[in-house]
Amino acid sequence: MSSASVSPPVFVVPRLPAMVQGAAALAWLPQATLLAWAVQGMVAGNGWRAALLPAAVILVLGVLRALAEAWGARTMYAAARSHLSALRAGAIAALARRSPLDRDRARSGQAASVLAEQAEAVVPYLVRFQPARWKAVLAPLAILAAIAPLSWIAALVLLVAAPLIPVFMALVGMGAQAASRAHMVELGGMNAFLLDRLRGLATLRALDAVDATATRLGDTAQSLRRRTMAVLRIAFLSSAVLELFSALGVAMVAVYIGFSLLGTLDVGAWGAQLTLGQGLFILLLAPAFFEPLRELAAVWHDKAAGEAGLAGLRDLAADGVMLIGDANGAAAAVSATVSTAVGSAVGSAVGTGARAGSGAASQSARTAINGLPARSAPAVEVCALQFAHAGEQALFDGFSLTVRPGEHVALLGASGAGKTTLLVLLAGLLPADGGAIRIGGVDLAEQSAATLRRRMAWMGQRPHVFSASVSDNITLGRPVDASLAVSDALHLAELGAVAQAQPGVMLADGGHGLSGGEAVRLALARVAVWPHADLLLVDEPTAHLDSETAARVTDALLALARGKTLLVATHDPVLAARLHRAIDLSARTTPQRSIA
Ligand SMILES: Nc1ncnc2c1ncn2[C@@H]1O[C@H](COP(=O)(O)OP(=O)(O)OP(=O)(O)O)[C@@H](O)[C@H]1O
Repeated sequence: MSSASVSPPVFVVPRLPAMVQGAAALAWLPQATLLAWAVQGMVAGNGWRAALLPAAVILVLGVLRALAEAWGARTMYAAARSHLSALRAGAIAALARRSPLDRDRARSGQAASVLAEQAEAVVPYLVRFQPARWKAVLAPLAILAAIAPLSWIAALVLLVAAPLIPVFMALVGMGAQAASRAHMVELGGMNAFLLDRLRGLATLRALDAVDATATRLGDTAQSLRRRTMAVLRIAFLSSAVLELFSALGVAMVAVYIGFSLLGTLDVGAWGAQLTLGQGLFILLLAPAFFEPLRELAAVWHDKAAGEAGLAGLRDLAADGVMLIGDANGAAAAVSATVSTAVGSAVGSAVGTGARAGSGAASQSARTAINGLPARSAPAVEVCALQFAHAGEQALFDGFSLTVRPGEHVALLGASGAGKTTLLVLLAGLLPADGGAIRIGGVDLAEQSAATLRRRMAWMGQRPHVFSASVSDNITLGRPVDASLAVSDALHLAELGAVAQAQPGVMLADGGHGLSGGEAVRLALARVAVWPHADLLLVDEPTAHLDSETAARVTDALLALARGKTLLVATHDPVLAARLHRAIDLSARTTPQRSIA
């Protein structure tokens, strides 16, 4: 039931800008011709005035060359940026489509490292590599063609030196790409490790494991250092090879021209004697012959890093265990408080940045919600459900359940009985292996899941609190009617009198500043602020709370669930007793108790 994978967009190189940049390199040919001609003229006694016109043309050509290169670079940059944005959007959409229970999805720190940092290496690669390749093909050929009629020896020296450079670059490049990829994987791994350990710092400190973790971090940093040095070594090696061959090539041409002009050597010029102008012309062109190859070598490292960045983005965009239905619908509609990749994707909408751009999206979402016909709370029917986590025994094997519209049901059972998994399956956050789930008479399937999620609200076991204001933490960037709805929701969740939970108060990463009970009530406020949801899926809302706080959370939950269908996974007998019915999943049987 996983959604079809979307193939990543292909970068279409804007040919004209790449070719213009390549052709701009050829401007040096007429410039060198004019320069040599002017010097020859001055030596022949024509005076400095004869050099004025060539100097003016050289200047104009220089300006034209600079303009052409600037235009080409700007156009390539814009194309590369928009391509990277499309790749990033694809990778983020794929991450948002992954089930929160998919154990193989990228770790948060690693995903952040690839998306924010490693992906940036793609732009220099796309911007510089193609034009450099054009230049490396066009310019040396044109220069050879210009030099050969004057001196076949000079042309031969350049011709022999040139191919050695690409051969060595290719040899070095093979190692460079592998080293770059290994470096980026290590970097992503270290980011993931660091983020994870920072999140768990309190636990590490409480169990006196900070030193051990610091040692491990130190080892990881050393390993990253070694990989960085390996990449740098390869980069330096490739430039050294290139500089050596280009210096040798230019030096040999210079020695030949020098001896020819002195008259010591009179071979290699097709039986003629080289003039000063011709010698100077060849000398000016010799370094330009190697320049595009040097530029190509410089971007060779960009290529290795860029391709490694592209591979990282491709890995993120790869398929795994997917949510049922459309990703956008899922991300927009589930009023989730899960502390998972889905939570992070929803959470990325938290904060001022998202609010600034949310106008049009808010409007369309509001229209979609308002467009829904008024209806009563949905019934939930589960028929012959089959499900097993990957590589594990079947958790549900022909399980059936019917919840009436507006009914409040407690899901009980020992730890590991499958309460959370059942809620996850009902929300379509994980595809079932068999059987059917119907919500309000509609089959939960690829086509219907996004619409069905619009009427669901989910409250997970560990609601994630983002580093943002209380208000942003409640609205999560969804199109709710601002402060009135937020303060109503706070009131309903019994947070109205808590000083730390006022709309404008900033909350720290992970919810520091709120007590455990307050964080749970904040999660309830997230559900409350989205009144369109009439099926509430709630996972252990009173776990770890004292009896008084648990009673307040239960009151708030029941107030919120009035007239709505409610399924609560819980170990709390007091909460379960206040609902219409309780189902023990350990027994996997039909309703155990009815108090309606
Ligand atoms: N992402 C996952 N991948 C593989 N197995 C999982 C995954 N999540 C849960 N499980 C396994 O599925 C079984 C049911 O887990 P579930 O979280 O649904 O139980 P639960 O009844 O909600 O437990 P608790 O009361 O402790 O929250 C457990 O054995 C658990 O180890």
